[in-house]
Amino acid sequence: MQFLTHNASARLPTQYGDFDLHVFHDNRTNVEHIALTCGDIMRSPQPLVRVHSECLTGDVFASTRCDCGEQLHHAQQLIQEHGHGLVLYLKNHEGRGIGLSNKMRAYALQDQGLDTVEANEALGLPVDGRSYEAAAEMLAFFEINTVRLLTNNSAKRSALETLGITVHQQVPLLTQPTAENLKYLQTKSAKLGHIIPDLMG
Ligand SMILES: Nc1nc2c(ncn2[C@@H]2O[C@H](COP(=O)(O)OP(=O)(O)OP(=O)(O)O)[C@@H](O)[C@H]2O)c(=O)[nH]1
Ligand SMILES: [Zn+2]
Repeated sequence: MQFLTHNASARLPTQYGDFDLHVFHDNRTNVEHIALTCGDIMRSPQPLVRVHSECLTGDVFASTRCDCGEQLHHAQQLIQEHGHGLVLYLKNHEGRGIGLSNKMRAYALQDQGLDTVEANEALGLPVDGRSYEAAAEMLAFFEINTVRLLTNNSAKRSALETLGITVHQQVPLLTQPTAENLKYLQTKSAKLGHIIPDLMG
């Protein structure tokens, strides 16, 4: 691996079933990324893979402003049902790459009427500053080249393909819209190329 070092692994039983948690240190950014694996992934021809961007508010605090926490847990559930797969949890992706402080600044602007894209732009920040090299490197560590990708985001699929990953299938990861996150989901569908059938005009 070019930039990642595999640091440690251990069994992680969860509400959804048993995973193994692998910690990788990113030498460029000094953060630790996580691969949560289920089953014999190296023998699975097209494992189900969730490449998940860290969202402290949604993943940890059950925020209803976004659908991240629900997507993460649904992905864990689907992977367990499937019998093998991985969640790659990218720790430098908070706020689509702008970090937690800037995401909170963007939330404050959204409370004044801006949408999720306009808020980043008003702050002079990229709408989506994420890169997926760490995900590609973790897949390479497990000798995985072809995946079934759990995402609604076609740009995420293209980014992984550019890094040499074959996306055999894009598997939707839909959640039920709520009053709090409806505008956020609509903006992703209208402006960010997310495929969310119920919200497409
Ligand atoms: N800048 C910004 N980031 C947000 C906002 N809401 C959620 N995020 C971040 O967005 C990231 C998730 O990206 P999304 O656009 O929701 O979804 P995605 O990962 O591109 O697509 P899926 O694979 O379909 O989930 C996480 O890192 C969140 O912290 C917001 O309003 N503004
Ligand atoms: Zn979120």
